[in-house]
Amino acid sequence: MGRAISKTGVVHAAGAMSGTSLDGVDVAVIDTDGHRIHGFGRSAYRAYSAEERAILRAALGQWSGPEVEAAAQVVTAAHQRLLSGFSDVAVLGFHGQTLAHAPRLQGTLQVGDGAALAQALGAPVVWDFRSDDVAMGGEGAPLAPFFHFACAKYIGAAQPLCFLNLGGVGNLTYVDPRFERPEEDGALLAFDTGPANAPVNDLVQARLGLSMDEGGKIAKSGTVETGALELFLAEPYFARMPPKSLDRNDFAEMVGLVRELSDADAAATLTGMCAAAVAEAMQHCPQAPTKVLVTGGGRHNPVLMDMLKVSLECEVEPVEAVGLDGDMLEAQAFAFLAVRVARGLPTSAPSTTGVSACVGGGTVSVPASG
Ligand SMILES: Nc1ncnc2c1ncn2[C@@H]1O[C@H](COP(=O)(O)OP(=O)(O)OP(=O)(O)O)[C@@H](O)[C@H]1O
Ligand SMILES: CC(=O)N[C@H]1[C@@H]2OC[C@@H](O2)[C@@H](O)[C@@H]1O[C@H](C)C(=O)O
Repeated sequence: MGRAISKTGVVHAAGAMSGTSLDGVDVAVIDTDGHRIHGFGRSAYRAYSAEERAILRAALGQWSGPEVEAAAQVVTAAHQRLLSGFSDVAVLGFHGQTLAHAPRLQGTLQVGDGAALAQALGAPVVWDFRSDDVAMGGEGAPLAPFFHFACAKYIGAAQPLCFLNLGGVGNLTYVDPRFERPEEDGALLAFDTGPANAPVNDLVQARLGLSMDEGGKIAKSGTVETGALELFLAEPYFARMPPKSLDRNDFAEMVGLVRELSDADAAATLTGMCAAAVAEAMQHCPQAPTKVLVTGGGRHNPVLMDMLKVSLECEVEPVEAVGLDGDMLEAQAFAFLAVRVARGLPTSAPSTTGVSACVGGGTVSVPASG
């Protein structure tokens, strides 16, 4: 049965995110009018099987062809299964899986078929969030910042603070909650900090067959090799002014810088690179933030969190310290953004993606009646 999306009032919305670490799909519900968060609802997670993950990995960095088609099918099917438990919501935000991201060259590619999901689930689906931003000269990423602004209001923040997402790639949002709306000049500054967990994951996968350095156990007994760290920080990306964004594998060659090191020293050095990139990023904040709230899988790594605490000149804590859920923040973000798109509100601004003017990217697919 076809369903229109109401244009006013608070609605239940679900968001689905399949991140760059290729671990699985997160779904989370929020109540929102597209401006403020009125509450958080249930959430769910579905891990990709080893076979599914291999299909996604094989398509990384590609823009078209059979590998991309196969990955798209895996993503659509995985989301259909998980989202079938959420089709009672007013709208579903479907990010899809980023396979390639080069906004100034080929563009940005998130695979998965939102129109097919809308039809299969009988619910409106908002998807393809990044293309319009890129078409208007933006980076197309990060897009969570407008949601981070709403989070800052939700937790009652009164002074500037930062949200730091440490997934495969890292991204930082500086929020000044003294502004009323996220699109106001000065309310937000956002950009990708550098590689976060992806290089460590790639290292331990290649050397030890592990998917991650769980709890930072390998890095903990190692030492950061300062020569490799200096070479890393000499990368031109760090001197570039924000907004700026990265593809997952833009720093894949970093694993080469630690080739000669022991497992422990290599893991420690790659973990140190993630923290050093964040410290560089903080230099761009217009004002010193009161705190950095960390979200994404990297906050589960105590070695990384300790490095951040040492190198940043402010309080560093996981988002749980203010009552948010760091495993679901990105899924919640795409639920929130879906409501904004459905209501014609912007989802990015010159200060968050470098787009030429505020834009509400996204395609709305409503299932055909019948
Ligand atoms: N207990 C843990 N110990 C160490 N690292 C962890 C732990 N849990 C998660 N991680 C790291 O966090 C990663 C997953 O983070 P997250 O789910 O935020 O990434 P993502 O959403 O896929 O990526 P992105 O935000 O770049 O799209 C894992 O691949 C791993 O490297
Ligand atoms: C192109 C793309 O998918 N980028 C992701 C990736 O993962 C983290 C970082 O790089 C961020 O820019 C973005 O994701 C988050 C959800 C965002 O858009 O805010």
